[in-house]
Amino acid sequence: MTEVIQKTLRDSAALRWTALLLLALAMFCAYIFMDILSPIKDLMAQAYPVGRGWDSTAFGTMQGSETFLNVFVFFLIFAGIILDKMGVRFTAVLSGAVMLAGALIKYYAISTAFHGSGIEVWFTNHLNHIPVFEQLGVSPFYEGMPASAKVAACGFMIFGCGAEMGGITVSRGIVKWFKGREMALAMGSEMALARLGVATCMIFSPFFAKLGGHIDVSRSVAFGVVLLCIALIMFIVYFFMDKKLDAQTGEAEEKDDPFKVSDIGQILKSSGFWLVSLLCVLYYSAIFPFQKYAVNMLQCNLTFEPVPEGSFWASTSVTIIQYVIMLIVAATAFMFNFIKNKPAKYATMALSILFLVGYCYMGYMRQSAESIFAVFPLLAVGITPILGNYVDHKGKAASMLVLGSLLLIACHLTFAFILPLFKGNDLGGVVVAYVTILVLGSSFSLVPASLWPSVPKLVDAKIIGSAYALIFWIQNIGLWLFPLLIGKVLDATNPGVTDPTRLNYTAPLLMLAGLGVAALVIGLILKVVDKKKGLGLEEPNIKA
Ligand SMILES: NCCCC[C@H](N)C(=O)NCC(=O)O
Repeated sequence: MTEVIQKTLRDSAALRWTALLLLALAMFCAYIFMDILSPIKDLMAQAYPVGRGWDSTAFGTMQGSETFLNVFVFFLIFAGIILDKMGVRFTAVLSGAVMLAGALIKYYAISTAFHGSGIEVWFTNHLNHIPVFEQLGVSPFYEGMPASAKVAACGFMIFGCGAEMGGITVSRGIVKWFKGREMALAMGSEMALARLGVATCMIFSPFFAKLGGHIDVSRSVAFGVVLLCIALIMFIVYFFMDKKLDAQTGEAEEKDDPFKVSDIGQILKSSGFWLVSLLCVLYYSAIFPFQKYAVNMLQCNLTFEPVPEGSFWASTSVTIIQYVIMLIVAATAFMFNFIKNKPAKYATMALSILFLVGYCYMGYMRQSAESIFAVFPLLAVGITPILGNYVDHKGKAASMLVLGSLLLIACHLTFAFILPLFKGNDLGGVVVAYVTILVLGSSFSLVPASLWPSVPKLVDAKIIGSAYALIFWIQNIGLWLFPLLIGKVLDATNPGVTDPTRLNYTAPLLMLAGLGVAALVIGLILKVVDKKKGLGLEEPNIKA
């Protein structure tokens, strides 16, 4: 008798990688929107009609608002419950719709239609104090915050709910399609595309704001909104693939690891969990909030010669060429991970480095802070999967967390004290900036590659979903607080500075280096606890 083996969509490599591509492209678009205003802080500071008159405090409060509802209304926890109850495909489409709704509000706030409207007048006079939050000692707005920043913050809060919900949903979707197959590779690829999203944002947000020689900051946000429409379409297409898969397998959606409040007590008893969560919030608070100010920090610490209008380096086509080169760097660095043949592997690496040098040269010639900072996530695209593989086979996760924190401290101190010494030295400053950004990029590969795979070693497998939700919640506190603090510290340490490209960034950078020192201390304690309690953090994930 011949046995008929029923093949499902996920048994086909092409189809399961298509499912991944849909999810990863949606997150690529989400990561672009997360930082859409970050590279144009200087423009946002200028008065209307060029900018919207946002000082550093307004900018930081708006940037931090992304995680406000996740933290203070516990939306992240609700998102976990929605995911458990409604499944991956429903939550994916919901997260896409929520992100788009929030993005449209943010677009309206920045658009010219908002300026002078009744809504602007209302927001100028209201919402300075929200009693329920003030009782908690926090507030999403403050007296005197520009109305456009308040409304943009409302939209960004809604977007942030969708983005974090999308993040956890995509991870669960990858598990659904790749369990027992190339799961780590799939997760690494999704993360790599997200990092490329940040680099894309750094290049194209200022490009659209300045397109045609006429500055319009709302064009950058419009670009992000269009991408979020594409993200929603990706999630909808995924919805139908996922539905077909369930019809084939006859399964209801997998609902393992549902979040339960009763899990919290068990998780919080683990000292290892606390140390990893603390390290996570400290480390990520020195990275993602920094990302929101980094372009402006470079504008303030480097001397950029204006590139003459009409020259090749000022043209639109050079932006496109530079972006294509970036894509080649990312693709070759990523491919390096999968090539087994040694000569081909090293040839790919050499090609990647060659194109990276070409990219850096163009960034220098264009005298553009945004294209200099865009190399930051590029290293992570290539290195994170290599390091993930190292942790899988050799271990040393705790040591990598310590090394990542050390590099973080060194980089923020270099930005604070060494980079300003090169002010006026055009080439020297750019070289120091590139090297420091690349080292920071490798730190940003070390920590995620070792931190996230360590969590399953600290808590029971059946409460792992709740543990990740809790870590994200703790991390979001830092991602809310630090953009805001950087803005406040900048305003406090730069009284009377009206030119947004002449701010002194020493104090905020010292604060970020301080976060690195705290992360380093926690990392060292983690190493001791790991040894004492045998948590296995230095052990490989895959035992031969
Ligand atoms: N602007 C928010 C960034 C997303 C944070 C997210 N919770 C996260 O940790 N993602 C993992 C990563 O390494 O990007």
